[in-house]
Amino acid sequence: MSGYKIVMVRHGESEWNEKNLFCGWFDANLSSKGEQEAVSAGIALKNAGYKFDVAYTSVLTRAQKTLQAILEQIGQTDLPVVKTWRLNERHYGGLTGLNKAETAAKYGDEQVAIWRRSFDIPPPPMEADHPYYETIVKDPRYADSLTPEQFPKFESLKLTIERTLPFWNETIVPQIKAGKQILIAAHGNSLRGIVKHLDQLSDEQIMLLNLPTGIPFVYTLDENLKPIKSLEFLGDPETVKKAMEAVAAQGKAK
Ligand SMILES: O=C(O)[C@H](O)COP(=O)(O)O
Repeated sequence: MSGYKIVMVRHGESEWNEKNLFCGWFDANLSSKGEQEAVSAGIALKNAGYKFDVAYTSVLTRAQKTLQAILEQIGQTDLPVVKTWRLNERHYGGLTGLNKAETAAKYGDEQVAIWRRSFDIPPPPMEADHPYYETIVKDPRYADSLTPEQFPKFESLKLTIERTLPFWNETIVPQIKAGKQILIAAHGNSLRGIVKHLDQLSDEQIMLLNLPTGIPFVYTLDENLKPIKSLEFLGDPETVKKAMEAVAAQGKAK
């Protein structure tokens, strides 16, 4: 068999990416650049001849709008879409809303790199007095899936993977094995978790991965869902490399 192909894409640049703020579960919109990135992602997928049977996305606007822009470009606005908090960005806890470069200036580049890219070291918790606590915890989109006790106050990548993988294994994998063409529009860290799982990356290796906004990438999996080809971006390699480096640099003091 030639393998199962699955397409994944991190949302286009959000307004909080543009301001270089830790975003996590805050429901930031796409910036105008991010809207254009989403359209470009759709054009790239259309030009590569992709059509899908089902799409999966998070409950956050930036991922859903990216998906919709892609579906408009490929002429599949009627595609079944499954939305789940399990594909949300990692919850950045008490860092939510802080500027990443300013946080690096205050706590050091190394500490911010640990908070952003380590495997099992979480950011500080989001307490009830946090400016964005009410907005996030009281969001009705979580009412039927997360009790207040289950609601995360922070997530490391490890904790993010622990809530993303059940969805991957129980919902997405059966569809892949049924031969469905799948598109996932999600977030930098929920996708890093899936990549870590698929490529069996070590905790150290995954620290080095930064996913660019709005550039789709393809996995080709064998019958055991082991990657035949990994992280094939639909973009010019130099552009992808520069975009990854830009994501990494967001966490450095100016
Ligand atoms: O949630 C955020 O701040 C970004 O979307 C992802 O942030 P990171 O690249 O700093 O993990």
